Amino acid sequence: MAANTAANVDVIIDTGGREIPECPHGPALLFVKYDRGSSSKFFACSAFRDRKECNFFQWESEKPSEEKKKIRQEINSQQKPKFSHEEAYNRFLRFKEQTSCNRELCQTCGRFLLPGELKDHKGHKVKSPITDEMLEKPTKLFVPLDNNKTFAQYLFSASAVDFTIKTLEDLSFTHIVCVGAPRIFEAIELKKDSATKGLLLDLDHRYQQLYPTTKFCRYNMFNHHFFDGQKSEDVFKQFILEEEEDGKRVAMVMDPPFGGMVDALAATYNKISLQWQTLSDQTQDSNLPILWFFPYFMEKRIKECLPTTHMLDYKVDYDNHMLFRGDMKKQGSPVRIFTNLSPERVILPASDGYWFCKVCSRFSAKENLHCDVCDLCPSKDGRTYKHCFKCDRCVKPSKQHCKTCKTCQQQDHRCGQPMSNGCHVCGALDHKRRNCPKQGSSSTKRGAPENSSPNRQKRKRKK
Ligand SMILES: C[S@@+](CC[C@H](N)C(=O)[O-])C[C@H]1O[C@@H](n2cnc3c(N)ncnc32)[C@H](O)[C@@H]1O
Ligand SMILES: [Zn+2]
Ligand SMILES: [Zn+2]
Ligand SMILES: [Zn+2]
Ligand SMILES: [Zn+2]
Ligand SMILES: [Zn+2]
Ligand SMILES: [Zn+2]
Repeated sequence: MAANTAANVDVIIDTGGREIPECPHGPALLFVKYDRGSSSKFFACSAFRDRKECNFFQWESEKPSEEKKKIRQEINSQQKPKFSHEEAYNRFLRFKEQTSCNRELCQTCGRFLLPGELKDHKGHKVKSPITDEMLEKPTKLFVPLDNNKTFAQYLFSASAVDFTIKTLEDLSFTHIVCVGAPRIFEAIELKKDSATKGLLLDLDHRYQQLYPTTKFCRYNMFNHHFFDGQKSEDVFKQFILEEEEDGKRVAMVMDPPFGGMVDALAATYNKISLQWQTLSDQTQDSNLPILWFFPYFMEKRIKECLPTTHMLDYKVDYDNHMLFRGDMKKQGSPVRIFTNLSPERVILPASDGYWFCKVCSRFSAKENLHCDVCDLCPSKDGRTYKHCFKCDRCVKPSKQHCKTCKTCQQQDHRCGQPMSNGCHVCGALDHKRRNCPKQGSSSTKRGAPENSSPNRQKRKRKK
């Protein structure tokens, strides 16, 4: 069951101090599932969406016996990668001693092979020779796990990498925490003349081979879990610690798989930001600068969780992205950058048509024309919106004002149809479950209603 991505499932962040069971991927998340007016709560794996990969499940009310707990602990320790980080890295150092013609990478296992190991990989896809240059770009060398729901490895195009690196450099950041962003980390590593440093946090253990423990931590971004425990946490803390006199400036870049787990990701960011604040003696209201890559249609959810973020107009291009098909492609990538940096400071490339809107004090996309009535550049999805004087706002060009519904609607809509299937808790049509007055101690703690038309739900496909 892909519990954590279904439309009728929420994550409960505030677990009220109860004991959190652990699966091999760290502390489980508490979920609530709504079904025809009733709800049930359960713990499940935070990282793996496919039960075949992690089948951990426990009802919230369940009290597992000591025996069951023991069995679980055994399962947890059995599921570790075959090699520890140190072992994997030491093997890699030996691997590098071979000439490129003698180097073999099993792409099926994602493992660099040492002499004599090839025989154990019969029928696997093995790549050879492996040059030093190839080893500098592991995101090109490894097969991207892009048909895997958990990893959802969609890699930035060269232009998206260049833009991100340039932005971070222009804003004088020197230390970049790359969460699920191996290509950004790789680009930083490749810039040997630059003072910028990176730390990669990612679930993919293949990187343990190439990067030492000081540069890569195997990490779960949905529960802020370091697989190597305190050792990794210390590396991380050292990395984010800013000291006034040494000119170090930290920022975080995060490109998660995009299921519906915004709450969990925001909770992780808040933990990291708080750690940075405390360790670096920042003032209480300062937040760690972040660039969070996510689809534009999640804007409301992100802003509910992190109210100080802005969505930039920059369309983030990927090399291997599912959503770049058909109609979506015409409008460019649906992925944007959410940031707590002041938008006017993030210069979007004029060569791609971005322009500076003086009124909005930020860069807008070519097609995003400023509306004097709304007093903003309204487009979100890459199309030019038009102003509807009856609705008193700008709307998507595909919509038309419907006299019956008294709002702008898609041409093929059925008049009078509710915008959604109603609230999962009480069934009312005028609000979503997040705003249900009957929700009590709700799973999420925010205000504005979620704008989830059926179409919108359909679009919430996974990355
Ligand atoms: C959408 S891809 C982003 C890659 C990025 N665009 C790049 O080119 O560097 C998601 C990344 O997050 C990693 N990932 C997936 N689930 C994760 C988790 N629970 N915790 C940490 N990293 C995860 C994947 O291995 C992958 O590198
Ligand atoms: Zn798990
Ligand atoms: Zn193999
Ligand atoms: Zn504007
Ligand atoms: Zn308008
Ligand atoms: Zn209208
Ligand atoms: Zn109508």
